[in-house]
Amino acid sequence: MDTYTVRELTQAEAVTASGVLARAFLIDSAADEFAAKEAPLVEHSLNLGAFAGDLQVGGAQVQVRDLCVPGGAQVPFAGLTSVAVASDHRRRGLLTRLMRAALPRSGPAVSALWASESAIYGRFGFGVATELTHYTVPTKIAFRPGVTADSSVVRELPRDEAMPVIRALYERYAEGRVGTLSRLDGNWGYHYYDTARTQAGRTPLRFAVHPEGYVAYRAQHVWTDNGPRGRLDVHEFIATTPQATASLWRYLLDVDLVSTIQYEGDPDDPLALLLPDTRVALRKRFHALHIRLVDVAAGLPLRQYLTPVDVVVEIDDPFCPWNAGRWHLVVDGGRMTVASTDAAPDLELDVRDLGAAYLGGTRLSALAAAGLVREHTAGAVAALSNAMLADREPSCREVF
Ligand SMILES: CC(=O)SCCNC(=O)CCNC(=O)[C@H](O)C(C)(C)COP(=O)(O)OP(=O)(O)OC[C@H]1O[C@@H](n2cnc3c(N)ncnc32)[C@H](O)[C@@H]1OP(=O)(O)O
Repeated sequence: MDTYTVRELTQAEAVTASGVLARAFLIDSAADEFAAKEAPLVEHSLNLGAFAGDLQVGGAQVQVRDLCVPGGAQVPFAGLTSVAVASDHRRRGLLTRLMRAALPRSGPAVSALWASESAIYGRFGFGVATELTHYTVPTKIAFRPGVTADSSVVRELPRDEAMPVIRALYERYAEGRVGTLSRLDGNWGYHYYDTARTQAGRTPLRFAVHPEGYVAYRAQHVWTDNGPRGRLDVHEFIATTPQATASLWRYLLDVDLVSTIQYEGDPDDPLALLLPDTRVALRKRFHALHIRLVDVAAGLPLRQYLTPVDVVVEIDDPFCPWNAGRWHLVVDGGRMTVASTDAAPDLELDVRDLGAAYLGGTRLSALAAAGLVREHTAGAVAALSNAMLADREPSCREVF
């Protein structure tokens, strides 16, 4: 039986650790690509390795970035990524040990991740806080009456010219949009990495830029006996005004030789609302950002709340036991104070469900309907659930 150690990697070790990651993700041939893509992020991250003797058999990275929360504050979070354990060392507790090292009480109060498999992270206190919607839209359709679009101002720019422009636009967009993440140079490089593997038979990324937004997309050339059936896959769509939204969609919907657009957008994305009938856009929802409150007492006050609240919650949290117990939550003027208490609880919940509700995307009332939040005082769930909502559905479209 192997004895394992988990420790922080040196930067040199972290850059070469990509082989473990590539193999665990079943894309052994992508190790060099992973190394190149991740190298700029290494110096800004906590890089962890799990070892059997001298052999690295697992790893994880924690990037500290900012997350936009309800009310618009940019809150530092521990972004957990690149989690991998070699298949011949799996299910021996290495992920659990990596998670302990990645989520110390002294770190950021909030952690976030994208899960490869949804069954993995609930046990560590992560809940699904945002979802994405996959849209499939036929091209050449008119917008509903009343929509103003001017696609004549949209310009296709080469990548080098587009990058500084789109970075400035993204920063403006991310300022108040709940669920968006701040991006360092390395995050931009990672998100816009463009190789034969990521192209998968499609064009390199193209950049269509409007003065108030942009779309990065790939085109797929498809020709059938009935003529052209090309496809556009949207990589990132960012618009800072309704005019930019409509104009950029008009531009994409009119590209010649294309019959379908695929887009992973917000659940309440304007796209479907621009169309004459929202059913024209086929929609499928799926999990996006998972959130964990590593420190409930520090994390809950970082966001704003919609309505006043005065409740005692009992929280279950075996993985971060400092959160477990009863907390008196009071919201006044949009701000929450959190104090430890012995008073009888008005409601009980698991910390993962508080994480799910943290950005206002998951309703505690819906979790209560499933029996996952338990109410002891009538009205307590609805009061906290309503207070935690956000103006729009939170959205994170950047897999990191
Ligand atoms: C944020 C991200 O980076 S997401 C990417 C995650 N990585 C991957 O999916 C790559 C492929 N998979 C792997 O590398 C590994 O299987 C990991 C990292 C998912 C799990 O690592 P392991 O060392 O096997 O996990 P560990 O032994 O600590 O398991 C802890 C618990 O999680 C459970 N678990 C682990 N992986 C899974 C899974 N894929 N599905 C369901 N349960 C799981 C274990 O059964 C165990 O449960 P228990 O506490 O009830 O006994």
